[in-house]
Amino acid sequence: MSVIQCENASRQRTNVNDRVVKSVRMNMTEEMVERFVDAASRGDVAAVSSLISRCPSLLDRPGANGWNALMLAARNGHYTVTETLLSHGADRLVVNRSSQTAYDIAKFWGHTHIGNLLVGTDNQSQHILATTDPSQEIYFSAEPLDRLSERRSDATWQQDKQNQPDSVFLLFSELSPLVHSLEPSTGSGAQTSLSRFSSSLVKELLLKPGSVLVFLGVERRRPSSSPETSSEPPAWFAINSTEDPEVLLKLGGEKDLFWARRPNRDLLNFSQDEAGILAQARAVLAWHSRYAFCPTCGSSSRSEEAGYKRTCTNASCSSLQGVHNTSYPRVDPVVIMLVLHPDGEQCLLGRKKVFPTGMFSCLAGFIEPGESVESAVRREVEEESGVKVGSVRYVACQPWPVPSSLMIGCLAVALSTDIKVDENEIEEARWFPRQKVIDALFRGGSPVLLLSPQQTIAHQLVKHWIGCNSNL
Ligand SMILES: NC(=O)c1ccc[n+]([C@@H]2O[C@H](COP(=O)([O-])OP(=O)(O)OC[C@H]3O[C@@H](n4cnc5c(N)ncnc54)[C@H](O)[C@@H]3O)[C@@H](O)[C@H]2O)c1
Ligand SMILES: [Mg+2]
Ligand SMILES: [Mg+2]
Ligand SMILES: [Mg+2]
Ligand SMILES: [Zn+2]
Repeated sequence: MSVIQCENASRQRTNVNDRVVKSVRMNMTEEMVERFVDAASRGDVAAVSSLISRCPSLLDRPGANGWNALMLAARNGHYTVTETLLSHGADRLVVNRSSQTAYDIAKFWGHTHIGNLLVGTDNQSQHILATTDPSQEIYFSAEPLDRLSERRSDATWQQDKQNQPDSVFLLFSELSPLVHSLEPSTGSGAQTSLSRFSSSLVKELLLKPGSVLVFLGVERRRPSSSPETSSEPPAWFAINSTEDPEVLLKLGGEKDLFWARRPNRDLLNFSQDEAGILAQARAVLAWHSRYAFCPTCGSSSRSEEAGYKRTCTNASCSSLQGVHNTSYPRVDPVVIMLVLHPDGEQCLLGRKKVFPTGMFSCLAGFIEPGESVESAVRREVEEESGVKVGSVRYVACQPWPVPSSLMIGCLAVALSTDIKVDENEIEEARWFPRQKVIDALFRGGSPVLLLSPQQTIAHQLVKHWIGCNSNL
């Protein structure tokens, strides 16, 4: 045998040895993972603890069937094992091959106490896992004021409220609200607050011809037996003014006020209650600013019913006969939908050219006359992505005051999966697997997938889908 043949033979032997060692090691690791997940599945806390202390990397490793220790402990209702795994930092957000988190599994098998443990106390997972009713936290949808619509045509009552010292007036210029910054210590998560003015400060402003006043409602007070709350609760109004915005800023005296001018960003920084008031005020004021003239005859129109009606000033106009929707504030219904892949484990998200890099969101579109919500969902999805949709289920809605849409949020199930985007509306649409969406929602996003802010119903629909039980 030549030297070269010898060297080759010895190299081959070494390679064979390496492979054998590697394979033995792999079998040992796999065996250890199987022992570990089996211990979790049987509820053997002692074995689970001892294996983790010997080999911490076992913690999130899935066994041969794709389920890790946390999922198996959750499946079989082993509270102490779940607790032990979490105390070692087990990852609650990983999914098995059927896209279920340990929480999904605990919930499905009715182990509520384990589900609660998996939800934890940190805000992040509270949001993610425990959300089954998204309407509870939809931004712009709080109703802290009682609108008292029956008082809108009572001119004496309206005038009386406008003069009362405890009435609250909000100021808008070109539909942007006057606001001030909040200290982070307020703890509400809000960064800005609507600036509130008293009747004495706005008295002169109300007399200016360009001012529009809208009655928003009265504060909802909890019933109380104390005598000081027996008087009527404070009334709220919104004013849009055409005066110089710099001059208006001075109305607040020394306070550090500013105009929240960028609708898609600045309007998302309020508390839930103020966002609800803002949605009402801005949408009604936007309608006044666009309907100064009668849509029927083109004559000028005037505000009535405390800002909830515009009436034509031309006595012979047909809009004065009967009821016409041109006289009332408009709301434009928009469908917004998270389309689910027929496999139930991916969802369809699209991006418009104007979105920041990496951002994808739910598809959306205006409902057309004579169309049902379901038909609009099917039409818009097919127009924008080429995907055909079957069943549609309503989830929640969001008033969107830019200028005055009502976003009707739905989950929809796809019948086809090939994507062909309408490039006029959408730059790209893609199917995203559940794990990628979970990562984007709860691990802060990635360059591949950033979701729209949590104040949008698009974000809430995605979160709702993740929070729903997957089909076991
Ligand atoms: N809150 C959220 O999560 C969220 C997410 C996505 C979109 N939106 C809002 O939904 C709205 C509609 O979505 P879209 O732009 O994809 O709709 P879309 O797909 O129907 O396309 C918009 C186009 O529809 C036409 N259109 C028909 N009726 C209209 C009307 N009443 N007002 C304005 N344009 C009308 C216009 O040509 C417009 O360019 C947007 O204005 C956006 O602000 C909100
Ligand atoms: Mg469209
Ligand atoms: Mg659209
Ligand atoms: Mg459309
Ligand atoms: Zn008219």
